Amino acid sequence: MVETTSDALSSAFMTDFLRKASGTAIIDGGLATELERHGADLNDPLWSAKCLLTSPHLIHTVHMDYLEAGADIIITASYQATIQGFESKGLSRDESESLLRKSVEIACSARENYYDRCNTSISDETPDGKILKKRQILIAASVGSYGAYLADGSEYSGNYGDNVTLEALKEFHRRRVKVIAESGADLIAFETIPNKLEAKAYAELLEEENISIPAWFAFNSKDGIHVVSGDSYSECVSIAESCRNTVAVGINCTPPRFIHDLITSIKKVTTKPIVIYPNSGESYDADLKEWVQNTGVSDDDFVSYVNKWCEAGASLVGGCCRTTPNTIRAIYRTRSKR
Ligand code: MET
Ligand SMILES: [Zn+2]
Repeated sequence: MVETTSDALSSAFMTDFLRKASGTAIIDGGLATELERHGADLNDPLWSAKCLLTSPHLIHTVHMDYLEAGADIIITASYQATIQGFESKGLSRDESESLLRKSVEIACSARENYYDRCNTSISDETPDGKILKKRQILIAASVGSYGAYLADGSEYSGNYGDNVTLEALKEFHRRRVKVIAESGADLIAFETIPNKLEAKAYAELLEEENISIPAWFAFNSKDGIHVVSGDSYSECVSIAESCRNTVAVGINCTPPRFIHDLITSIKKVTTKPIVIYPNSGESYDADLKEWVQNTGVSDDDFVSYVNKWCEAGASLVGGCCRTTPNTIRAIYRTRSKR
């Protein structure tokens, strides 16, 4: 297949980045759960995006913690930041759009501060284990699914009902995706995509709006075979595969035990780099809006999986909900040992 210029640009972008990262790029870990650990109360329809309003300094701190744990890619606090969500809090359209941009500005400023620290540090690692190694760092602007905006756990069921059409989803995301694409981020991270319809909506939007930055598509699964709605995982991956902006496709916020089989099925339908950032394996109680304790894997177990995922074909690896800077530091160590 002959690539168009734009395809070629997108794939060169990720290929170059991965080469510089010695084949595996490390993504950060859970943002929302880490904000909570720092004392933020996220019991709100805006979830982590609430901190854009109330405590942006905490978002900066968490980004910095992940960079110092060895992350090459940090994901912005815009997962549940939507114009509609901010407007229902009484904010104006302009204020809402500024908050979307602000999520990227905070990540960019954390990256700048981090580079300053690297420049003044005498070694790549401090005695207390902080990684201060100058390297290329990417900012991935998060776009959470429509279900995340609903804040009723439906990004884990993928069931939006018959009234939610492809057009409705496109209209829901259109302006948000445009603002985010023009905010200075290096790429868009479509995260926790629960069904085929939403993948299609994103792919069409990128095309219709002529979005010029790259994107990754990360789906979630609760059986290791399908995406959470029950739609075929390969069909979802194929939608991402056919989109010219796509630089990686994979899985997020899914228990580690399902990942290996999912990588095997992704490989059959994509030539793009595979992105994997599972949750800790703990289960989420959508009614209580809390994670059920002690049902997950330890950082050591998580890390023992990571090398197997990379052998199976993953090239971008990190963590999602309930993973922490310690998880990411452990991934960094195991990958740099090779
Ligand atoms: N990037 C988001 C976060 O870490 C993904 C959440 S998945 C429910 O908070
Ligand atoms: Zn998650």
